Amino acid sequence: MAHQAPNATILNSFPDTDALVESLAFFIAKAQKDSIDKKGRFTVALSGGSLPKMLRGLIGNPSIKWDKWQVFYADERVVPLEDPDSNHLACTNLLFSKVPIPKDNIHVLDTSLLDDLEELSDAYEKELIREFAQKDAARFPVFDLILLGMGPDGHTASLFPGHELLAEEDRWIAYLEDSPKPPPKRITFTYPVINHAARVVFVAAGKEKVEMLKQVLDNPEAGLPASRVKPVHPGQLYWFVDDAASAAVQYPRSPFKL
Ligand SMILES: O=C1O[C@H](COP(=O)(O)O)[C@@H](O)[C@H](O)[C@H]1O
Repeated sequence: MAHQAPNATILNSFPDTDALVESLAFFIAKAQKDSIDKKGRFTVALSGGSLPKMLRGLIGNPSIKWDKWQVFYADERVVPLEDPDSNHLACTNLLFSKVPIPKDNIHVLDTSLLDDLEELSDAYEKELIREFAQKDAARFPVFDLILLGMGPDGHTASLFPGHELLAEEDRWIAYLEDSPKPPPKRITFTYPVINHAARVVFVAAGKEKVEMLKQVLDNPEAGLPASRVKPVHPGQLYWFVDDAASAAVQYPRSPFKL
């Protein structure tokens, strides 16, 4: 059967970060409701960097059913969970410590394996298999939502420009020891996992992102890591950005209604 063309990317741009945060929380709450209505749970993957603080609109939101969330990390730095570089620590400080999510619903690295990246990434892949096998039976897991950031070099998750992991087609979780951004050791979702999600949302704010956002949206042929995120049909790709980040972008904005 022929593959269907990917859905067109939806670009939502907001006048400021507060408006972005509010609309993002509304969007996530709706995605959560649709997923729980269909399957009784919500599978979501988070990133580190600037993303966790953009999730503050979820704190105190009565429509969020935290006990139905199953949270994974789209990438994680290979450091102890309490290390300042840990994406889990950032998400805990900025979100999880402020909401009633059961600890067991947050899937973290097995920190007994930090010295063996092969085993560590295999173990995280098995954690995904336990969550997704049978339920969303497919060659790759189908997350309800993957939330990504975009670095100043166009990287996303821990997929960096020119890195051999951009070509990974089989593994769900890969590892690298040569990340150009510290810390060097990381694990990351691969493109097949990201691109099989039902919804992938990039979040980017601030004028520091303006040049790279233009490159990624207006010149996707350049093949920067963020431009390679293309969910397979019926998955949908969204960008939630502020006007400072999208100031130079030609790609058409979509109206977003709360
Ligand atoms: O190193 C990382 O960087 C990216 C982008 O970070 P940002 O601060 O520019 O938003 C992040 O999405 C990823 O999770 C993280 O490990």
